[in-house]
Amino acid sequence: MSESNNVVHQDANYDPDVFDPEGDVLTTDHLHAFMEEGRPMLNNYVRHVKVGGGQHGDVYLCHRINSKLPPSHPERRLPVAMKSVKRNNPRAEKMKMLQSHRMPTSAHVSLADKLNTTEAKIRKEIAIMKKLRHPHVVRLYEVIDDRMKEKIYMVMEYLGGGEVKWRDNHNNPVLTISQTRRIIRDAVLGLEYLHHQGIIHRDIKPANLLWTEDRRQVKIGDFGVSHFSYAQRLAAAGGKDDTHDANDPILLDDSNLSRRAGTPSFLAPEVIFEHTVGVPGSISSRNQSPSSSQTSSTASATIQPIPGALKRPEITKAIDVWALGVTLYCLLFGTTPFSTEQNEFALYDCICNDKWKLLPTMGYDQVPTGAPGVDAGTTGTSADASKGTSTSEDPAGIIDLLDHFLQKDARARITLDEVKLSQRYEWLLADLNNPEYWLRVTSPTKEKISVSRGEASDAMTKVVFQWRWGNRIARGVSSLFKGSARPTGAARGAHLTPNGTRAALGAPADSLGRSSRWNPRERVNSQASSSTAVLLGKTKGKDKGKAKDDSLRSKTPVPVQTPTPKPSKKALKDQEGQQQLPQRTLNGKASTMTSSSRVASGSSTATTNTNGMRSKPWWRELKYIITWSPKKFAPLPPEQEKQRQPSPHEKTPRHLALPPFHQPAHDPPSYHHHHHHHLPAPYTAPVSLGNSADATPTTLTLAGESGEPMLIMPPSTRRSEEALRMYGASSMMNAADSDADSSSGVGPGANPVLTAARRASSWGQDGDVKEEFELESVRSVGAELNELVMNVGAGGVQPEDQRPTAVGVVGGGVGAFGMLGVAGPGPSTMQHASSNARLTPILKPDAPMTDLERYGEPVIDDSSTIGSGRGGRSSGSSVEGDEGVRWRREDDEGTHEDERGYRRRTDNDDDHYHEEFSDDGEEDDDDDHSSEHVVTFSPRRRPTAAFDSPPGANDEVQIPPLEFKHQQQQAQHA
Ligand SMILES: Nc1ncnc2c1ncn2[C@@H]1O[C@H](COP(=O)(O)OP(=O)(O)OP(=O)(O)O)[C@@H](O)[C@H]1O
Repeated sequence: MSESNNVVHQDANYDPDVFDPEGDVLTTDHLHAFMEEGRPMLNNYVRHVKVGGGQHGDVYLCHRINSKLPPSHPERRLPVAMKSVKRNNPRAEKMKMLQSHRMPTSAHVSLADKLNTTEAKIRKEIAIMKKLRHPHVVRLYEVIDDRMKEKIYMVMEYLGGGEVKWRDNHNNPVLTISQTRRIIRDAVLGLEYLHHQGIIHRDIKPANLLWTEDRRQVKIGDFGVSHFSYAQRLAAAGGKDDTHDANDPILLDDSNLSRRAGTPSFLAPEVIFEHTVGVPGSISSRNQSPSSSQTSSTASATIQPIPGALKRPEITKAIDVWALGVTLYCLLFGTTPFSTEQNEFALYDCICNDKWKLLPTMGYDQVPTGAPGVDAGTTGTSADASKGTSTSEDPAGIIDLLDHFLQKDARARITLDEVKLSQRYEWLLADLNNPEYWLRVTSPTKEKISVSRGEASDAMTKVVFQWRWGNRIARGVSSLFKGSARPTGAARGAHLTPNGTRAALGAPADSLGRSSRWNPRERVNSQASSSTAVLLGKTKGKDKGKAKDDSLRSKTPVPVQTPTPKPSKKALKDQEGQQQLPQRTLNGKASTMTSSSRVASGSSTATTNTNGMRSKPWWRELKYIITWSPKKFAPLPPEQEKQRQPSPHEKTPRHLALPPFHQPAHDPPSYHHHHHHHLPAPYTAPVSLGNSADATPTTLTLAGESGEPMLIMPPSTRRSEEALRMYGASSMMNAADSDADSSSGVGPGANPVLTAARRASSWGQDGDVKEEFELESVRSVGAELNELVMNVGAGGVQPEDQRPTAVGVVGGGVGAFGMLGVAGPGPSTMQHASSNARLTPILKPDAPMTDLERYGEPVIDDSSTIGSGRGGRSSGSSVEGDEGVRWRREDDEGTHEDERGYRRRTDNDDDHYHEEFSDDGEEDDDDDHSSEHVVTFSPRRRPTAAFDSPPGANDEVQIPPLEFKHQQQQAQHA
């Protein structure tokens, strides 16, 4: 095991960023397949274990061998995923032949028809993936397309963490809310990029979100049914045609957009529009028997829609947003929002007509949602959660966001811009150290870079009022809302419960028939009274009548010891931003840069901006109160000082100036990989504050919940800035970015470029290096830190009895310093380490578990892909396995030969299957992939020593240089 760990470690040491080749996707037109040391080798790729199988091909973990590097070089072998797809699927051909007998044949075969062949589909997938390069989108490196071979190979970035698993076999969620947030945030970024490229993914679902090996990031994969729209691309690029897409017939074929593709549970209502009650000619069974509308779904197959009776809504990128909403629901609740025991048609009925169900608790952390019928205070964990000890999540905010994702009318649905930029949905960014900065660097367009959250709210306001379909309903809703607060708590839950009132394809209505879409006017009102704040969903059910701020505070361990003014992280960051963005206000709140608010920047902290949106006062943002013993604060530059609005809470105005953006006055301790810093106890640290190098170091003391000392981190933020400096001059991710930097204010005239992974890590600017650093620091002050803490991350959850109790990492940095909370054990401590804990796959057991123990019975659900025959589904069929794959496992150690002639070995050490070839390098695939695939478990993608070496061999396989290999082969052939 230790031996294998070494090798694993070697592999794990590969910095994924290292393999981030510049330039276009490589296309290779020759394929050499041979065996090397008992392993198949395809060109310069050694093939290892199979990590997935789809309808059209299998995905293997491979190592790309760079034979120019010495065997010991860490970059010599880089993990990649290789998907092999048969050019022509004999089964599909047979089907086509059959069809051609039935259908009138034409000399002209439509492009759509051609695209129906497997090869055409893979070509489209390739054409789409070739365009993509983003940290949250699976990257295509190379296409091996040898006309003489029967397969096409796609070499992709390897995502070793596997698919996002979201439920156990009892349909309980397995991800915490904070993990969910990160997953969704990554997906939002990836999706935003796709849409900006003109691509509709069409199959967003948890199974198509893949974890990186360390489970720090999630990337969107599987573009098998994706669609490229040149029009959308043009629109996103502001009318500029900066690509040659116009020449690519594969990409430009629009005909298959009208085809239903995706995964049933994740289909947007507009895709299955004909199931909507009220649509003339609707095939919804409820049309036929309105009395039993909640349940019945029979006879639907016989009813045909009347073509053209009511125009089918346009299929747009909003279908991906819907699917992401369904995904969010899945992660939160462990089940799909619309479900039925019955057939697919019944499911479509639900999607089109039912309100999504609010369940009593959400997340693995079981945060009460305030749904009716649940006494949130009585269940154990729920009670804990609601005490605010284990989580500071704001359920109302999440529910509100979800509700806007799941708007049945695509035009009323929230947009990704709104999701990212609206202050209303701060939940999504809640754990980021510097949301403003994050927004800036993750924006895919120049235009968006200069858009502030305030401006986006304006845009959102417009969107709401431009909603024409059902305008009357909207007006009615507005008038209903006027002067009345929305139900809170349980009542709110009731609002979210399915009920008899439905507007056909309109905004979901609550029990009073009121739309759940919000009216910006109410937002204005919200400042006036706390009860109106409830209307905005800002208040948790538990804290009815209290404003969000209060409820938030009640959930966070804030020992308010002193009202001594101190700068919030936002204040700090704003000032930091001030170095680059002189137009920003300096009032210590999240800056809102609408043109009007800039003019009216006299508004003070914790008041409202011109959108009528309430800004959180900076001091409410802090999770811990800091007690300062400042010796000296460097003054702000005079012009900034003039602009600066003193906080109403400031008795004696004090200023804190940060070192200039690019020249930290205080040389931070190295925060390069794997450097650990041990801070001297007791809990104080000199921190240099001020904008000049000679600023006097200030001693900070942090206080914990009950006055216990908190640990201060040495300056550890600014990592992205650091990265920007390091990577600033390299190429841009896309053309739109290339001239973006000057306005974004990032970098001293340098392009704000990071390597793909660094550029837009949704973990914020302190993404990947700080964690160990922090955890080590905890050790240094003697806090108990066990494996569990290290292991709890975005990727999973701990067994209940093993949850760490000792340490909580406060996911914050306060300007120039991060901080770490160390609280004593007991009920008030955090249940799980926050996002900054080191993220490793947590399903790694100490003792081997059986698959049944670990995963339970294979989950049967309807999450397999339809369209293009993927996932082995056909319309109306009964559900199949999660991926269209059934599990099979031999328990005994030993070698088995399967029906495809593979020898398989099971190993007690891990639950991986070992696949070897019994003959030559090419696998002898059955063309029918849907029949049965051998298991691939989620954590099995982790390469292990056993995979890395052929059976019997212990150590590293020495791969001779490729050229040499080819010579050998040629010699043999001769
Ligand atoms: N880059 C990758 N890294 C690691 N695993 C991957 C990668 N790409 C795909 N996989 C795994 O292989 C499985 C099949 O891949 P993919 O979804 O691309 O194939 P498909 O033929 O489109 O499958 P489906 O029928 O499920 O749509 C995925 O579910 C995933 O678990």
